[in-house]
Amino acid sequence: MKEVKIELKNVYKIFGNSPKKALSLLKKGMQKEEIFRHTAQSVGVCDATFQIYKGEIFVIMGLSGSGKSTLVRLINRLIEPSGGAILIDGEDITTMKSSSLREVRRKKMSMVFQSFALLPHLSVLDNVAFGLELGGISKTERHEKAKEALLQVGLLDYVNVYPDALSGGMQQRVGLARALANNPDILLMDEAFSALDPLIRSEMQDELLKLQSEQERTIVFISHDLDEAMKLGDRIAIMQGGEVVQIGSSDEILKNPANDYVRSFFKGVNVGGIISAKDIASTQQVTIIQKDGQGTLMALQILREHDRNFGYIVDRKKRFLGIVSVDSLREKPKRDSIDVAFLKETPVIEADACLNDIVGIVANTPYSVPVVDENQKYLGAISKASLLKALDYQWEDEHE
Ligand SMILES: Nc1ncnc2c1ncn2[C@@H]1O[C@H](COP(=O)(O)OP(=O)(O)OP(=O)(O)O)[C@@H](O)[C@H]1O
Repeated sequence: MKEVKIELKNVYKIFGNSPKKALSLLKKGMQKEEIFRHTAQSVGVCDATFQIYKGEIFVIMGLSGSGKSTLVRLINRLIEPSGGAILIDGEDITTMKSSSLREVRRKKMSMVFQSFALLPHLSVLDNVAFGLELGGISKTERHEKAKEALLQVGLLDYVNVYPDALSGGMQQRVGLARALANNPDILLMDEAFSALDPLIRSEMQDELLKLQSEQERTIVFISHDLDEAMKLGDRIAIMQGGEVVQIGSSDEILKNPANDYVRSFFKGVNVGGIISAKDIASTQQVTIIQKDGQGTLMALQILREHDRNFGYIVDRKKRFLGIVSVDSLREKPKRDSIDVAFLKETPVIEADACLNDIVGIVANTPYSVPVVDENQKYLGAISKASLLKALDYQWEDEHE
């Protein structure tokens, strides 16, 4: 069982001076645009309910204005929710008094922003130690902790340097070190790497993954970049118009996008290496169970009834035995049992084979190719049409 670190229950955020009115209209089903026209209140987050597990990197994606920043700022109550509960380690922070909230923020959470938000008149060391200073920690201790954090991001040699002497990538490392200095359980990262050029950005992503492998934190990471989301995210939440419309691993979302908006995010992704044969195996083919006394005539009759030219023969345990065709059955009529493998060279595809690996097999086989699991159990078959459909994303992209 995964341990829940952060939990949101029916969380809403309405911006404006009369959120209650807007909230009641929203709960009655009125559209956000209409609510804005009627009340001038704008819906930032609408009915967010989900859990984030301890130790995972949870990426939030969505178009500009979909509510990502608002959602993340609700998690540390930088923004006050208009309704709902936000639990950190099972404690509802929406009902906490400010001293307890401050304690939770100081001990458990840190935030990294897109704009590095460093103080120009402070050295790298003092920038990193700044939050600890606000927390009333002694100079010796905070410098010690700041140095530990700078060591983690590879900037220990820069303690006395001032921010303007650093490149963008280094400044964001300082931002990250500042967030790491109080050793938080939870890191909230709002487009933290978006301002960096692609190479540095990729380096920072690797750095974050390395840090995460050394010390498991719970990371909530906003991104509008699919590659980044897929590289970093254990799970991805997709936001649309203030709502969380889908949560899952990138594979899960790719295989089963909740709507066209979600699909559009993943358009262009090469699914060939992600989706496996079992995901697209269809059970539309006619399967004939080999039984004593059920011979070629019976098989012919079954195929005729289904108006099919091929049948997939399985035993009573659904293990795949071979394929028969109407033609081959006609050649050897009136047998008491079906001779399997009438067709020579019947390839089978293993359940976990990825699409890129099976394209050649399916393309060169005149019938749907059977998919079997490790016990040879028949799971269905893949036709050229279903393979093309599954490869649609890639195909669309190439033809744009
Ligand atoms: N302080 C505010 N006052 C009024 N409306 C706001 C405020 N902050 C955000 N909003 C509205 O809430 C909605 C969500 O905004 P939010 O900034 O959370 O989106 P986002 O997905 O983070 O966008 P971006 O990717 O551009 O940062 C938007 O419609 C926005 O206009």
